Amino acid sequence: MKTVAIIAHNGKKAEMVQFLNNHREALQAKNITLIATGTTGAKTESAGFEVEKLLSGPLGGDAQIASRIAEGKVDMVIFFRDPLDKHPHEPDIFMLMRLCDVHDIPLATNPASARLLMQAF
Ligand SMILES: O=C(CO)COP(=O)(O)O
Repeated sequence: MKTVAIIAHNGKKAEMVQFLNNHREALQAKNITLIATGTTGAKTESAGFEVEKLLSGPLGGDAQIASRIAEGKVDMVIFFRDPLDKHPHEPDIFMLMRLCDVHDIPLATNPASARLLMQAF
C-alpha cells in the first residue's frame, strides 16, 4: 500500500477532482491510500473517493502533511498550486515542498507532471 498526499489551492480544486476521476482505476489498481488537506479532502470525498482529511491548509494542513513526509509516511505528493493567488500560509507551503526535497519524495505541482508521476508509480 502506498500513500499519496493530495493538495489543491482553491483555483485548482476542480482540476484535482478531474485528475482523480481520470485516474480512478489506477488508484485502485495500485492500492493507493489518499491523504489530503481539509477542503481538498472534502471535495475528493464528494467525488466518491476514500481519503483521510487533515486540517485545512491555512489552518495547518500543509504542515501536517509535511510532518507525515518527515516521518516517512508519504510516498508521493500531488500539490496543484495556484501561482496566480496569494496564500497567507506560504511558509507552510515552502516547508512541505522543502521536506519533499529533503526526503526525496516525488512532488508534482501541476496536472502534466502528476500524470507522468502516476504512470511511473
Ligand atoms: O491551502 C491549501 C494548500 O496550501 C489547501 O488547503 P485546503 O485543501 O484545505 O483548501
